Amino acid sequence: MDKMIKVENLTKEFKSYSSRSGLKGAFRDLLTRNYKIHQAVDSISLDVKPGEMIGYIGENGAGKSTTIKMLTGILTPTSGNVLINGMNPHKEREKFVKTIGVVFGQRSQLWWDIAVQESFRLLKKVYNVSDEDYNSHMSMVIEALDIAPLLDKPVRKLSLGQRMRCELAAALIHNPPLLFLDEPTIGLDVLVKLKIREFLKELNEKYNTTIMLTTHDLTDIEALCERVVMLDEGKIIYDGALNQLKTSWGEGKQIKFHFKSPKTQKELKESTGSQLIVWEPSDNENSWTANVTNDEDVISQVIGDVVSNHQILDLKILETSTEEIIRNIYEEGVIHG
Ligand SMILES: Nc1ncnc2c1ncn2[C@@H]1O[C@H](COP(=O)(O)OP(=O)(O)OP(=O)(O)O)[C@@H](O)[C@H]1O
Repeated sequence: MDKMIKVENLTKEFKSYSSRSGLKGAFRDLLTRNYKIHQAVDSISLDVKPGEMIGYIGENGAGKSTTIKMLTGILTPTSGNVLINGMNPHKEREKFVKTIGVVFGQRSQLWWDIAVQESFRLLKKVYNVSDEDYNSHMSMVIEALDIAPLLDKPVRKLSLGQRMRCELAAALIHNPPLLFLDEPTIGLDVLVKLKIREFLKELNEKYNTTIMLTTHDLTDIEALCERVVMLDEGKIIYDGALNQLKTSWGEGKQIKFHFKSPKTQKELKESTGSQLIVWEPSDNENSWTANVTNDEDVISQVIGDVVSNHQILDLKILETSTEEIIRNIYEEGVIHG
């Protein structure tokens, strides 16, 4: 199988009703088709090879979870095709669920009141995993995630970091070749994050597990994913190497100006003219940062424009971090090639 995930023109529309009040109102809206169509995912196409680890990113509401839900068979697409390891999630259900592991960082798949190992035992039965397969695979998972001391505790007594490590182990009970992770490190401290990252790296490198990771933590993406797919208002606006994204958009510079007097964003924008510059306040209204590309000509032009229009006390030129680059893309909603 040369594609672990194959998606063609996938679309999900949700109806948003005009919310007349009460049950009667809602019923009338339904009958009179008084709703607007919202395209949460808008005709996306995507190929993921076995063993790839991709970061699926985008602003809140961009459509990431909706995509993951369609790829995992939780939601039915409005239109388009999904093949996971060659299977349609809705048609070959039983074989399909054994191919994927899923972790939703904001939802638990473990039973709240029973011991973690009881949850594991139930999932082992659901997936029909033999003792031999379970023992050989899960001993590595339990050790790598350091959860042996947690197995006899009920989930409700675990901290978030402890629970997330158990959730990840639970998603792997049937040793799936494909793992979907939707914000798996949300709210976790840095040590737990690092442990989970190390584990995912090992899983990917040693076992060739394909991983699709959705997160707002770009340090996770930088540490784990060479490829990123970026979604904006339901559409893919970038699919490629993270490094390429950084250089083509603006693994650029930040010019931090310290002015003699307070400035507004509007007057700075007017004095520099270029639409490609994102101006943002730094420490106070006398300090502003211009985010620009690596292009020497653009940098000298911006400095020239600023110095001839304003009195400055000093300036510093800094490298732009990935976080800033991606935030700028989110803010502008475009990719400059
Ligand atoms: N069940 C639903 N009914 C109606 N609209 C929905 C439903 N689920 C999601 N949406 C809408 O679809 C859009 C995409 O939501 P989605 O949860 O996929 O975004 P996201 O990128 O995962 O966001 P976040 O980063 O906040 O989790 C949003 O505008 C959301 O309001």
